[in-house]
Amino acid sequence: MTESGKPILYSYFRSSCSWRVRIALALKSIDYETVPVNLVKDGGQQFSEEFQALNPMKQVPALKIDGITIGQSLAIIEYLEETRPTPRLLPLDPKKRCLVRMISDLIASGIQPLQNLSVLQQMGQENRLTWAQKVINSGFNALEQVLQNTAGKYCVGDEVSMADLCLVPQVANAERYKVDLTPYPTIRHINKSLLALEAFQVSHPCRQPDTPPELRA
Ligand SMILES: O=C(O)/C=C\C(=O)CC(=O)CC(=O)O
Repeated sequence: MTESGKPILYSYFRSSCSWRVRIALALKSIDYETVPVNLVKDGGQQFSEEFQALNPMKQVPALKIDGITIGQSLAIIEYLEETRPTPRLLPLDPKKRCLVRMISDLIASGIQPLQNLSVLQQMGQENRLTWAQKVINSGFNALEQVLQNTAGKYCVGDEVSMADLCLVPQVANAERYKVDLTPYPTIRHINKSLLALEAFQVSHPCRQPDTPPELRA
């Protein structure tokens, strides 16, 4: 926490995992301070000794709150949910709750880590885009099928949930890597509805303290 008692979010504007947490903080109206960690500058500020002490995984996001420092976006979101339950991001019904976690894991474990910067950096420059498209398409094929059964207005029914916090940043990554979204009408529709919400807009990569001027909107 800062001296004023605000939580501190270690974040990078374009990190999809940081964006998930920024949406949760916005939805729950939690005031916080951002400490930007630039994942490319100086060879990656996440590798500094100072940051490693905060998050040994050398990844963003990390959140300092209530006297602890937490890494892993879904663990952070679940902590916020348990300590600041309004508005709810996990449905009360165990079956719906399980579907929310399933979709969140599908994205957070089954797609995003495969197209993470650290993975793409292992590929030759000429293979990066093809690889990112391949893993996102493979995941989105499954996700589209899942959502056809679970979605209402949003991923699971008509209430915004943790699954939606994972969906929107992953669609932004898909767009960044020029994935053709035509085969995924349900994903596109839900994404559009969510982007109309204030919490998804204020947390957007184009509006962060560390967003470079040319990417601001
Ligand atoms: O290229 C950069 O500017 C550096 C890192 C990112 O954007 C974040 C990722 O690639 C991971 C992700 O959000 O999936």
